[in-house]
Amino acid sequence: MRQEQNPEAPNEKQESSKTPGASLSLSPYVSIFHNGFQVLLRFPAAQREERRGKREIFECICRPVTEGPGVPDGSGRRGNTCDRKRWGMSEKEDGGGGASNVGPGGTLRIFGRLRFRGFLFLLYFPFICDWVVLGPREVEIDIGPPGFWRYFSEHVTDAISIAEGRGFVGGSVVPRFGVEVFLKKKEKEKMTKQNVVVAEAAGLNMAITVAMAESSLLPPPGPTKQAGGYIAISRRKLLKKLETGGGAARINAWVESMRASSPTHIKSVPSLQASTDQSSWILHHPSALSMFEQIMNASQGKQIVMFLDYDGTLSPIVEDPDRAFMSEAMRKAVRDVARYFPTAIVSGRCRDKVYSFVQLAELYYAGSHGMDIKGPAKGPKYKKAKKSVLFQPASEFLPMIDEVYKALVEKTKSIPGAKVENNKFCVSVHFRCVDEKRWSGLAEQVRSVLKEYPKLRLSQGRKVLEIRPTIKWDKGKALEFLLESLGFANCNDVLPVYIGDDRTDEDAFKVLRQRGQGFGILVSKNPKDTNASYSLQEPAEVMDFLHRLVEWKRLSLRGRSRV
Ligand SMILES: O=P(O)(O)OC[C@H]1O[C@H](O[C@H]2O[C@H](CO)[C@@H](O)[C@H](O)[C@H]2O)[C@H](O)[C@@H](O)[C@@H]1O
Repeated sequence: MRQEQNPEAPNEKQESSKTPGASLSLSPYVSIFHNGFQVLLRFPAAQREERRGKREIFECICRPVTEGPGVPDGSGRRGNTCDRKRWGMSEKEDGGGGASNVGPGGTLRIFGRLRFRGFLFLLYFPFICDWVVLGPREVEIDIGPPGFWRYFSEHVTDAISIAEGRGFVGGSVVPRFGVEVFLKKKEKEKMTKQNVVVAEAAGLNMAITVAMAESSLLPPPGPTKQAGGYIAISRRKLLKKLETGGGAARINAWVESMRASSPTHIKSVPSLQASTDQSSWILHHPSALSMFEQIMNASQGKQIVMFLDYDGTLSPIVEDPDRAFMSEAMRKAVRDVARYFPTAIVSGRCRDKVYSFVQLAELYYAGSHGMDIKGPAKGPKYKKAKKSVLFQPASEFLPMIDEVYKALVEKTKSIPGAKVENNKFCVSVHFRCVDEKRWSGLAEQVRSVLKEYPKLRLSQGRKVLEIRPTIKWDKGKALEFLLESLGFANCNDVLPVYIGDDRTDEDAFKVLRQRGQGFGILVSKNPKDTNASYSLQEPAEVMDFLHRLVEWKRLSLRGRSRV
């Protein structure tokens, strides 16, 4: 076993084997042992592999301790130091206890809120493997001040990962809890074949501290380095090829890129690697539901403005684009949100079409990827908002788009399942119902039409190629335009929240990062290269988020009226 032994720390292996307790095999990758004061995770699969000389094993020791909390605040302020004696670390090794020195051999303490129902002595670390929540009763923990994930990813580049924050209960009810992470040694292995960097930890010690503590909330994740490379094939590279390559290379790039974004291909990645990718992704883009309170705290004194993409965000992805209906429950959720916050739908669809799906006159609509913006038919109720808004920066392209639409219909009619959708200022060519073997043929037809129109460009969505004018206008620009129309052009007292699932939503996420204002929330079950700060898995979670937003607003208004 290659785990680094700490001379002053208790010998976890001996302790665990001596003490009567409970042991549980959670998956081929992890077994858990606890004796009431100590939890030991073991990785039998890794052990087997080590025996075969393939891999170094790691073990994770988690123990409730009672010493006082230390809270990293991301500003370099020193938190309390860890119990170095217990872990046999020098001050140098634990980085002085301050958050700024966290790294291998350092310590990080995180505090969060503990919520749980029932009584359970187990632990859930989704980052280590893909086992699910345990036990007869539900246990849930939110950890991490808002800046933690950003902080962690920037400073602890050598960590394998850390729990997203569910499921540790030390046996008694504590309203706060903390996590100490000791990073001792770590190895990286490059999977050059697929452009994937897989992190493998050798000797990761993790102490879970259960302690009464006041939480210290860090600033919410703002602009950070983009964390990339979570999916099996580097999308960025493919897109580059897509823009620069010609002929067959370009076609292949389109098709490859479309395949790379297909969940079926992500599933085919071996599960340990997939779960590492997944956990790394969750680390960088925690759930907007579990971080809800931190997001709301960041909105104190600010006007939240909601931006919602349509397909894949408010409605589930379906085969027939004309039948992508939104549920009545979702409509109600959006209507409620719009009661309290200015709300815009930002879609690649033609504005009229998306309006016919959403049917809420009180919203702002930005159709055709933001190239067709209109204010609420009912008239804006926000004081600073412009009276009427109508903006169509690509009007001169209308005849050209019409022409291209007709040409594409003609060219693709022989390909079963292909569908061309006229989105007024742009055109979508759908691949979803086309046999994958024919994707190259369809992409070739698109290219043959597009080459006659140098003023048009191509972007890619979920099994769709989108043709649009080369003007510098996208969902990000639309977001900025709408903020301005609402009277928030150069304000600090606004918090835009953009929820979207698609590549074209990245333009909006990027704008938020650049402005250092608000949050992007990506709707996705799978790791993706994204500029969003948070994630939600699917439209159902989007609806939960909208419900919580409304509930939070109602409660805060009620609280204010009582005062
Ligand atoms: O910006 P959005 O509102 O997300 O629009 C992007 C595209 O959405 C639609 O296509 C997608 O949803 C369809 C229905 O679920 C699905 O069949 C298709 O595969 C997806 O790509 C819409 O039909 C496109 O025109 C939009 O560009």
